[in-house]
Amino acid sequence: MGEILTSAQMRAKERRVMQAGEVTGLGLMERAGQGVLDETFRKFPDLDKCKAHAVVLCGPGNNGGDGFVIARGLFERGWKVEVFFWGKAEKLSDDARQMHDAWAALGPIHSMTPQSAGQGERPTLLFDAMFGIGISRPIPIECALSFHAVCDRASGDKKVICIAVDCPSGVDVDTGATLLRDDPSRANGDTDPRKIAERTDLCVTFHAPKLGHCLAELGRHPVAVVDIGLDAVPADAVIPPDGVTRSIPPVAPETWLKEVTGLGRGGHKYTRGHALILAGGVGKGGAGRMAARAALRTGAGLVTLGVPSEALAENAAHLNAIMLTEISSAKDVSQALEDTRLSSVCLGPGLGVGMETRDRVLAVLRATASDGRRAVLDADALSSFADAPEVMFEACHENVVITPHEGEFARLFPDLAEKVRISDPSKQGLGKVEATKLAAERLGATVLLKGEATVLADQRGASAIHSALHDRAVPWLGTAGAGDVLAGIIAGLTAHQVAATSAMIDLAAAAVWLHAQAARSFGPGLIAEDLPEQLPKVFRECGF
Ligand SMILES: NC(=O)C1=CN([C@@H]2O[C@H](COP(=O)(O)OP(=O)(O)OC[C@H]3O[C@@H](n4cnc5c(N)ncnc54)[C@H](O)[C@@H]3O)[C@@H](O)[C@H]2O)[C@@H](O)CC1
Ligand SMILES: [K+]
Repeated sequence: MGEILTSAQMRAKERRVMQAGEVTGLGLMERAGQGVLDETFRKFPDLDKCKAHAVVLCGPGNNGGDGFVIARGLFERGWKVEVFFWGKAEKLSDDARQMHDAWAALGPIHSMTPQSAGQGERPTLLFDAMFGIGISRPIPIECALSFHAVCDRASGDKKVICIAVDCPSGVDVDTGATLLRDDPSRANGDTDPRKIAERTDLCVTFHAPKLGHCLAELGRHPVAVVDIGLDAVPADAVIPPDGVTRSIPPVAPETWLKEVTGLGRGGHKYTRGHALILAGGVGKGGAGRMAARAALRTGAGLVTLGVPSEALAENAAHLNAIMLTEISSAKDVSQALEDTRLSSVCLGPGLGVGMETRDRVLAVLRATASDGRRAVLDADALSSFADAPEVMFEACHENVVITPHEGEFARLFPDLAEKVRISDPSKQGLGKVEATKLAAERLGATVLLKGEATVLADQRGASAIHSALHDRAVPWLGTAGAGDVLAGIIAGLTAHQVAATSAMIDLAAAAVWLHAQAARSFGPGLIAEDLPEQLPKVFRECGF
C-alpha cells in the first residue's frame, strides 16, 4: 500500500467505496472486527494456551460496533467474554446497533463504569473498542478509568494484553497525541488517566496506517494493518495524490531506491556529480569531513571539502579521495560555485552559528537559485537564522532541503513548534506532519524534520514519514555526528546527474532510509563514522 492516511481521508475512502456499492458498512464492520481477532491470534500465537477469557470495552460509535463483532468472534472460539458498553443502544448507528444486538443474543452487556469493569478476574485479553477515528475531544474520564480498572483487577497474576481497535481510545490519529483536557493540577498531563495508549500492546487498524500510527508519540507499540476490502476503488479516485502521506520505505524499497536515485545505472565520475561540502575552522572540521565521506560513499563522483585557509593543513592530514579547497568567506563560496560542475552543496555541520555562516548560506542559495543545483542546509546553517528566519525563507528555492532536528525546527518556526505541543484540539494544536507541511510551504523548499519518526514535506504539499519504530527501531542512531552523515548522504544523492529529474523530497527520503538502513546493518555500538562505511553493504543488499 505505502500510503498513510488522515482520519478524513479514511472516511472519504470508506464513503466512496460504499457509494460504489462495493461493500456495505455492516460488511466493513464485520471484516474489521474479524481482522482484529485474526491479527491478535497471529501476533500472540500462544493465546490458545492461555485462559480463554477476554473483556471488550465498547464505545458509542462504530468503534464500539467493531467491539461487538470481536466479542461474538471470541465467543465462537469458545472464549469467556465480558462486554462493557458506554452509551445508549438506541443512539448507535444502524450498523453498530445490529452488531450490538447480534452480541446481545449471545451474552450480557454491562454498563461501563470503573467499578463494574474492575470486578472479577483479570482477563488474558482486553479489547479497547471505545473510541476510534471519530473523536474530536478528550474521552470521558470514566471510560479511561474503566480501561485501567480492567488492567488492574486484583485477582490474577498475569499482565493483561491490551489490543487497541483502530487506535487507543482518546488518541487523535492525525497527530498521534492523546487528546487531554487542560488541567492545571496535572503538570503536562503526565498522569492523566486518559493516556491509555501507553498500556497498549498491539493496535490493529484498517486499510492503511493513519498519520499518528507512524509518529513516535503513538507509535511505541506495534501497529498491524488489516485489509477490510476498501481497495475496490483506487485511492487516487478519492484523494489527490499529493494529499496522501507516503510511507518510507515503500513496499519494494530496492526498486524505489533505484528509480529515485538512479544509483546502479552506471555512468562515470562526472555524470555522478560533484558535491561541495563546507566545513568549519581549525578543530571543527570533523562534522564536515563525515558529511563529505558520506557523500562520496553514496556515490557522488567527486567530493570537495571547502575549509578556511587556517584549517587546510589539518584537513589535508585527514583526507585522501576527498579533495580540498580554501573557502574562507561568502565571497569564496560564490566564486567556487561559479564552477557549474559542482552539482550539490551541503553546509551547516561544524560551521559555527553567526553572521559568517548566514552569509555563506545566502551565497549558496543565490548561486543555486535558478540553475537546478541542489543545496542541503543543516545544523549551524539553520541556527544562524534563528533571529531572522524570514531572511532564509526569502532566499530558499525548490532545490533546497533543510534537515532540522526538533530544536532547530523550533528556532526557525517557533509558532508551528509551539502548536505541535498543544494536545487540546479546541486550542488549535497541530500534528507534526501538518506542521512540517506548513513549514515547507513557508520555506518554499523541502523540510526534513528528524526524529525517530522523520517527517518530510515539500513546497507542493507532498509529504512522507520514515518511521524508525518497533521492528525498524535504531536507538543507537542517536549518536554524535549521525545528522552530519545524513546531510552528506543527501548531498551525495543529489549530486548525480541521473537524479536531476527526481523531486528533492524523494531524494531526501531515500537518504533517510539509507541512513537508517546503514545503522540497522551495523547494529548497537555504532558511531557516526561507521555509517558511511556501512553503505557499501547496504547497496550490495539492494542488488546494486
Ligand atoms: N463504516 C465505517 O465507518 C467503519 C468504521 N469502523 C470503525 O468505526 C470507527 C469510527 O466510527 P465513528 O465515526 O462512529 O467514531 P468513533 O467510534 O471513534 O466514536 C465516535 C462516537 O463517539 C462520540 N464521541 C466522540 N468523541 C467523544 C468524546 N470525547 N466523548 C464522548 N463521546 C464522543 C461521537 O458522538 C460518536 O458517537 C473507526 O475507528 C473504526 O473502528 C470500522 O468498523 C470499519 C467501517
Ligand atoms: K479504540
